[in-house]
Amino acid sequence: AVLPILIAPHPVLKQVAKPVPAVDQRIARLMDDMVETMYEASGIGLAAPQVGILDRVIVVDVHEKDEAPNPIRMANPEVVWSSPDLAVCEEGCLSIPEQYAEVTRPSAVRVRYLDRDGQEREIEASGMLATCIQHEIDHLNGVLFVDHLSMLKRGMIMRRLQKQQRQKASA
Ligand SMILES: O=C(O)C[C@@H](Cc1ccccc1)C(=O)SCC(=O)c1ccccc1
Ligand SMILES: [Zn+2]
Repeated sequence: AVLPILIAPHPVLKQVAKPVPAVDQRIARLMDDMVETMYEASGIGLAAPQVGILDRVIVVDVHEKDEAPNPIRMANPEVVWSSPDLAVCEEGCLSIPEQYAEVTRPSAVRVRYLDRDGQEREIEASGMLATCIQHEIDHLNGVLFVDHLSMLKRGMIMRRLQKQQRQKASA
């Protein structure tokens, strides 16, 4: 099912999500609903707190337009290594719609997680996949991409978002 995505500012988006004890039927179903919700919202990632669920679950899919969809479902993802060199990437967020800003993050990461079958996996990611996974894990810790920006830029973006949401509400 497509789930409603919370829009910032929202208290749930600032909370720390809890590890899942096991990938049971409920978590597998949540993963599938999050993949469906991500595609419907034309996103490349989604974290459970964005749909109001404080479990440590994320989904990502950074496939190119001409490639087949390739969703990765992760429970309890953790970065076990991140590269010393950094990369700057323009980021957006489905909870901060139509606002974009450059964020600097390690250019590559190794991530350990439980997959949809509850198997422990470890992958190394670089490029957009590394950026996206770090952005999603931030969500599990109550951190939004604007929290990496200066107070000035964060304020500008959040004021623009509030204005845009007011206009939508009155439209
Ligand atoms: O809010 C989210 O987690 C989804 C977010 C993931 C993300 C986008 C860009 C960099 C890091 C993480 C989005 O999918 S925003 C919408 C989008 O598809 C997009 C926005 C900017 C660049 C690339 C894609
Ligand atoms: Zn986001």
